[in-house]
Amino acid sequence: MRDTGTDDARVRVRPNRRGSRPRTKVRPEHSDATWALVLGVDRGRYQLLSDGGVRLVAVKARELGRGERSAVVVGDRVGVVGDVSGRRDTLARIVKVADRTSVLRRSADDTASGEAGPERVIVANADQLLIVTAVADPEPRPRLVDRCLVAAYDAGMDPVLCVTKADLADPAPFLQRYAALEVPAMVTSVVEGAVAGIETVRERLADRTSVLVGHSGVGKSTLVNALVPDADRATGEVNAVTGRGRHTSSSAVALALPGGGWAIDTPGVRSFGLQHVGPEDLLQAFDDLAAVALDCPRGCTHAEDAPDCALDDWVADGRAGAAGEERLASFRRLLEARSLDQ
Ligand SMILES: Nc1nc2c(ncn2[C@@H]2O[C@H](COP(=O)(O)OP(=O)(O)OP(=O)(O)O)[C@@H](O)[C@H]2O)c(=O)[nH]1
Ligand SMILES: [Zn+2]
Repeated sequence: MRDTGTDDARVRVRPNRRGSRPRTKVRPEHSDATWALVLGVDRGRYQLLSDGGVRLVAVKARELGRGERSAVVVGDRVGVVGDVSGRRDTLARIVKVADRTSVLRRSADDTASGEAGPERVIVANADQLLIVTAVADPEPRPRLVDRCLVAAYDAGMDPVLCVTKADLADPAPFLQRYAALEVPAMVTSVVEGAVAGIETVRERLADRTSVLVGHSGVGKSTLVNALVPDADRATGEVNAVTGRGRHTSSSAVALALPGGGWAIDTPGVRSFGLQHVGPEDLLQAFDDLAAVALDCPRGCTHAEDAPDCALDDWVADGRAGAAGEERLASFRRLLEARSLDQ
């Protein structure tokens, strides 16, 4: 087991600017609403866990509106009224959505058409993004990892790398790519049927709300099953409610971790469209760079070809220290990753 990257001083709990806009419409008639967490969403049916520990199925009240802006997503805290007994074949009604502390989003520029579309919120209120990638079989896709990092930083979530299949190859060269960004990393492998390194993953996820992303075959299910012993049953319950398979339309599902906290699996999320992320959105995730960039010309893109970018002076005159050059280069690589293909 190894943990590259510092995971101490960089804990950033930033309110997300766009995510924190007030959404709750105070309606006196709903002051008796029951609060619940959204665990899954499938075609207009919301699987909820009430604060009283009851599993509910609900629909969204018409008064909340339609379209992306009023979307209710996994991780949202909602107020429900109506039948909140949780009994079979009952439906509660979602009448309000609490302010969000974070929003993990993608713009729909990763659809088959390749055209830009509206931003879509994938998960609300998560504080950590676990980017799962295999060291081999399938080969790591650094560009995709970079794009996941950008999505995490944009959301104000702490990214963590989880490199699986370390029994197949040395993860060090891949992890080196993220050292200057100080992304914490964990390494797992399957040895004699057990997941070595799972304890470290478990500790990192404890008492937090973490979204797991990774492309097909990297071993994400293997991790989820090791972390949540009844994961299949839990998702099976969702299926029983919706009558649909887990991979068909559900893009995220929240699973309770036995030791506390939530793991949000994202079987339907393979990529992030990032058209909505501007240079400043990314910059704000790096306190040191953001402080330096205050001296940039107005509208500076901070890219390699940006004239008079203060970040270049910061490296050139030695203020950035020994690792500064690589840190700036890594930051700029992420800037570029926003507009690259997957
Ligand atoms: N050698 C090795 N194989 C692993 C490891 N983790 C998972 N695998 C294998 O890799 C394959 C894919 O693992 P899954 O957990 O199903 O991967 P996934 O990311 O959930 O893939 P999808 O279900 O397609 O989304 C399976 O055959 C696993 O047994 C590992 O650490 N080492
Ligand atoms: Zn600049």
